[in-house]
Amino acid sequence: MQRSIRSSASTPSLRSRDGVASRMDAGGNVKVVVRVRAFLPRELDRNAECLIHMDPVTQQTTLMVPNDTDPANSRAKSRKVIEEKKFTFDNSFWSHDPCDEHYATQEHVYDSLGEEFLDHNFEGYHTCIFAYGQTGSGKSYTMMGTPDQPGLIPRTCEDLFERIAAAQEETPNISYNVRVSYFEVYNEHVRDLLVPISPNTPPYYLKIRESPIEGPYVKDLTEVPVRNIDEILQRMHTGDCNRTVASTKMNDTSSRSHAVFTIMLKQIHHDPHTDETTERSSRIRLVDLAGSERAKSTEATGQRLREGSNINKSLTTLGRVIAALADPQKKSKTRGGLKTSGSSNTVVPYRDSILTWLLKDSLGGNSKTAMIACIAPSDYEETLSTLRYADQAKRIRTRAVVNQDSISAAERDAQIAAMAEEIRALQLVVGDSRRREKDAREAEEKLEEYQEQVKRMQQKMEEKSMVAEGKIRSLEMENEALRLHLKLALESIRNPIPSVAVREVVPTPDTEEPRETLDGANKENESGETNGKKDKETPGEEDGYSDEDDGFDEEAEYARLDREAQETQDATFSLLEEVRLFKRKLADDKKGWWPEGTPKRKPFSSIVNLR
Ligand SMILES: Nc1ncnc2c1ncn2[C@@H]1O[C@H](COP(=O)(O)OP(=O)(O)OP(=O)(O)O)[C@@H](O)[C@H]1O
Repeated sequence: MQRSIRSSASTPSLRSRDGVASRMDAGGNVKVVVRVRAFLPRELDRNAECLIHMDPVTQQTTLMVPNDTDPANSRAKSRKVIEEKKFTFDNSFWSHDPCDEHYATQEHVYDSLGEEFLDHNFEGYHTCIFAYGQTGSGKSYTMMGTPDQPGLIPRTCEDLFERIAAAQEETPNISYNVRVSYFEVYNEHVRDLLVPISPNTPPYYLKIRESPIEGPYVKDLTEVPVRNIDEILQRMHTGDCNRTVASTKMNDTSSRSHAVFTIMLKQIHHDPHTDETTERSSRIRLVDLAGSERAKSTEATGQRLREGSNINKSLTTLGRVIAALADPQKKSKTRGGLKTSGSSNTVVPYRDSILTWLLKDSLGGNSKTAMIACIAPSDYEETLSTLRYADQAKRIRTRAVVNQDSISAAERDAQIAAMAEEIRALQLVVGDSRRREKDAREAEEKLEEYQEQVKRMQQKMEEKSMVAEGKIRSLEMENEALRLHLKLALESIRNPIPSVAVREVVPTPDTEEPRETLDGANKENESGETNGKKDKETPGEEDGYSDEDDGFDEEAEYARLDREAQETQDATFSLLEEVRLFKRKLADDKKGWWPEGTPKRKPFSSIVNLR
């Protein structure tokens, strides 16, 4: 890149500051220049004819009637009236033939437009330069250029840092702060060109917001501070590589989006004598629009056609915005059926496209604006349309304001004090939230501990209830056994087992055959007959089942057994009472652990996950 740009612009200085917060420009029209490019190989191949003539003195541009031989102009031939058209612009750049005496190089374009606009930036004005024209007419070449022939954007960057360096040598009291952003509007979406594109991820689109002071702006757009020409050119190059371009029939590397490169310049001057600080902020917007085109001429289909219709949508809206701003009274009559009266009520359709919404300030507000209309040398229809567009833009007036703030030492001290107070308040908020965070952490730890305790207690309860259930079961069994025992005892008392007679075999002297005798009473009877007297009492006869046993007291025996039965029954009842009390105690315990309405005991795992 050439580094031999000479600036004739005034050295930046804030000495002229007038102490007024913002100075209003008398109001100026949009500056409009036109540039015609050289023939491209495809145009040379078809022996295209140059239809443009430019007068270097009057800056008049003439569009001539094409001859019949160029097929590219066949559509123009179908017009009812086809005639020579003349337009006058602020500049007509003849970049068609490098051999011509008045050939306008990239440097010429910068010197007559870029330099003047950079002067405005140092004065504190916002500026905007946008290139408009059909596909392949030379917009990107004019704005960005090539490594050998840098365009308006790199030249502006270079001049900016050269001026800053020169100014700092001259006045060390001024400090400069430069930041850049670069975005594109593609298919009605805003894309940050300074954010690297990651492959296989969908593009990330940014939103547009509007602030009462700044107007519409792109939210979360990357703004990078840059300290020298190399840094800014590197950012410009990064963004340029990220731009959406495609090959069309009209241009091999056609820009399919509107690209907006913005430089924010802040100049802070501190006067050591008065201790006063002056701050000037200006914005330099450099816009390379996508090509205006007819779908037919680009032979676009599918994705390219959709892009084309979106490009046309924003450019058509741009045309309507320009028309509304150029002739406010005329356009105020109707807009979408809505009638307004007077220029002040004119509805400018900024919001109808993303591009015009974002350029609102640059087109009709606080900005000094220039349009570069780029034209191809041999396309009557498209060139006429571009020249008419540009001609209308000439009539737009903007209201640029010097964006300057002067503050005295006292005001600055007050501001610093207010800021310090705000920082203190913020620090308190941060400290408070840290404390709350700590408290929350402690509470969480306590909760965990409590949950652990609950878990342990529930475990114990489970064990206790298992032991109690076992006890109840064994008591119930014992109880059942006693009941059975009692029942048998009572039954045996009520139905005593009768004594059974046992036959005894006694051998007789005659037969020597043993003779069966009856044991017990019969035996006794027999023995009585035999012996004539009762046998002596034997211990076996104490069992007392014999009525003839004089020693057995039946009454007393029954009474004893009844007593025994009564005692057993009492013992059983008291045992049952004990079981009943034990059961009730268990139930009370249980109520204490799981009060009424508490859902059934949860499984252990669910208790662990209680939080
Ligand atoms: N003044 C010029 N001198 C030499 N070559 C030029 C000039 N203007 C444009 N060109 C060449 O013309 C071709 C198209 O230019 P460019 O890509 O700048 O067009 P464009 O208007 O930006 O197109 P699109 O809208 O499709 O992006 C490029 O090869 C470029 O190098």
